[in-house]
Amino acid sequence: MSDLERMKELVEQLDAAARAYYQESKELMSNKEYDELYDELAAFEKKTGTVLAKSPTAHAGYEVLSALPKENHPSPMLSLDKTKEVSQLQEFLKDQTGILSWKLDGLTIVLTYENGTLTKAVTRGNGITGEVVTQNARQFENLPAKIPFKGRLVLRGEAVISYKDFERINEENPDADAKYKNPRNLCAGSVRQLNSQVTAGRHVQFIAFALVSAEDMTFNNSRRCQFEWLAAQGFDVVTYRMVTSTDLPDSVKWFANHIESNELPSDGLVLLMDDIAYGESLGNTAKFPRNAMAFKWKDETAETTLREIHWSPSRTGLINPVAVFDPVELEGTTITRASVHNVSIVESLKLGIGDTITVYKANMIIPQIAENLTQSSNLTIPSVCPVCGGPTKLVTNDEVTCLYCENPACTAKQTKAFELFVSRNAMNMEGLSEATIEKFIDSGFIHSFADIFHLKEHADEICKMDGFGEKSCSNLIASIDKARKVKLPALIYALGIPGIGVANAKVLARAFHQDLDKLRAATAEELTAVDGIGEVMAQAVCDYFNDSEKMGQLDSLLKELELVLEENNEKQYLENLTFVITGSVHHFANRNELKNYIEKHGGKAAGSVSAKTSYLINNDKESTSSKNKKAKELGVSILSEEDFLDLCKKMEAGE
Ligand SMILES: NC(=O)c1ccc[n+]([C@@H]2O[C@H](COP(=O)([O-])OP(=O)(O)OC[C@H]3O[C@@H](n4cnc5c(N)ncnc54)[C@H](O)[C@@H]3O)[C@@H](O)[C@H]2O)c1
Ligand SMILES: [Zn+2]
Repeated sequence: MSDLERMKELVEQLDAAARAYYQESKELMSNKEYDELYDELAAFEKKTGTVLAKSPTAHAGYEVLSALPKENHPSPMLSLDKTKEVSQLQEFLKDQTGILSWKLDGLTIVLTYENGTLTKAVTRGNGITGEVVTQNARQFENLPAKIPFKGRLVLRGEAVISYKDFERINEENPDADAKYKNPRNLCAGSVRQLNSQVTAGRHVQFIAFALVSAEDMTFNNSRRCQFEWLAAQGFDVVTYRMVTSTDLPDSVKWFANHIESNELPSDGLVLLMDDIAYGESLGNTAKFPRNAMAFKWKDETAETTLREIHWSPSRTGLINPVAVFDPVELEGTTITRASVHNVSIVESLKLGIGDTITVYKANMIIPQIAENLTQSSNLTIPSVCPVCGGPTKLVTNDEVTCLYCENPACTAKQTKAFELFVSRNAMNMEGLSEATIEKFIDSGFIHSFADIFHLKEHADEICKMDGFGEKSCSNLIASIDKARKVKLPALIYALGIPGIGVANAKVLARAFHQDLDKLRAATAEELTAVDGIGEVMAQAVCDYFNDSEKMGQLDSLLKELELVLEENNEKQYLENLTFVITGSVHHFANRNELKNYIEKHGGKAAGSVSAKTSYLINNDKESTSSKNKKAKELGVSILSEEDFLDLCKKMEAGE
């Protein structure tokens, strides 16, 4: 193959991967593989002096495709030049003072604050154009709602999800594991959302790493001063250390030693010049700013032998492949297992028992297979479920093939279903671990959710079980009784409908006005009309509520429960007011958000203008729409969003 042919091949592969990565938050290859192919391409470009038009070395990111509103960045948001050598960092820093920080692995966001409050949040997108996600950013867990500085402030940072929250979310929704392989994917999926309630359920954090501008402030020409000032304003600033080229190696080591204990995912380090003016005087290349450089860890890889693929079934029937190999030592820990995520990856790696594979820890944390050196492809995908022996089925969705157990009575599904049912965000019962649930299933105490509420009938036997005594048994029964009072979102989540996690359960409860019967009767069309509920989820909800066996069980369960309405602590200052909304909105993410806001504060949102309408909300007051005409006929005032917000302020203040 000629150099040029290989270059074309590399550009094709990298381009397809980048498109999937940036547009769909999906990975066609690992970052390690991407970076290796990228380096190979860059070397050819240097050798031949040719750069093909579509080459990823010539442009950053990818055109953004989503239903979110777009906005151009005032100046392009560039990538960072990368190295794996500490010596290159030293050369870059020369005699300057630098700031070394984690390179956080999430989604980059630019925030604007005006008059002390957040007015805009935009994603990096392709560096030129980003997506406006202001409403979603308001849901970031640690974002200050008000800051003391009243001038215009623009800052950049990374939206991230901690490893702990990532694992919890994957446990709650096992299908997500096949979809979101790492916190970065999940975070991108959570922030690039039309429905900000989904973002709210995902515990996204914002970590600041750059101050772009702050009206009339100079910060002694020091990035460090900017960081300290941002922290004083209430932002969480990325963990950093001041460095000179002499102590750089020690600081790099310090970060290496703290990877294990770092709760936030990172994919390397960033070295930034402290001297602002000097850094800016260095300028930019087409792709990189010259005042900073990224450092990537050399992934330590080790060779080992694949002994087994452990097929691990989950609540939804998804069976996850996990590679089990001879123990190897990597970055100080011994590893023996790595998730292979799905059948497509098993196949693309051509895995077979006895194969020699290389493994590494992605970002020094998550064990992964890098390469299969022997590629014997001798694996058979199990035709029966390893837990219940029922038939399995391969399902392909979005080019990803997964294995499922089809048996509705699978014990794995049952145990996991009960586990979810009793978990904290669902029915919140204490004392029912996975092992206990298994024992109760084996003893024939529980077949359906309702049976849990009759466990006290077996109290005598439970007291005698291993690990139980009188006290723990009565505690268990008390905690079960306490759980009878439940809010609708928690109940919906507890049912374990595929794809319906905590956040989506809330979305559904709210969309159907906290009325379970309405939700049960909803058609797929009505469900997809709910913001944030896609076709797949809508179908899953419909299938669930149309399953007569499941409905029989749900009815028995409801006899044990008392549904309590969700408390609303918001002031009900819009009580007795009815609004109709028409036309596009810009302050709220969409009309539905505005509707939710009205309802949360006690108001009503109606579909058409009538004598009962208090106000029509339309930013275009001169519009000749039928609603505007009707409002004018009936003497109903027309408010812009700003007028509406002013009204809210006045009502809240009791004016
Ligand atoms: N797996 C795939 O298919 C695939 C495809 C495309 C890209 N990628 C990955 O993406 C990388 C390239 O990504 P990129 O060009 O979007 O970004 P980059 O790797 O060049 O990272 C630069 C960005 O990191 C962010 N950042 C995080 N923490 C920071 C800190 N403390 N200080 C300053 N900036 C910080 C900033 O937004 C900055 O713009 C590749 O190396 C590859 O690993 C993977
Ligand atoms: Zn099974």
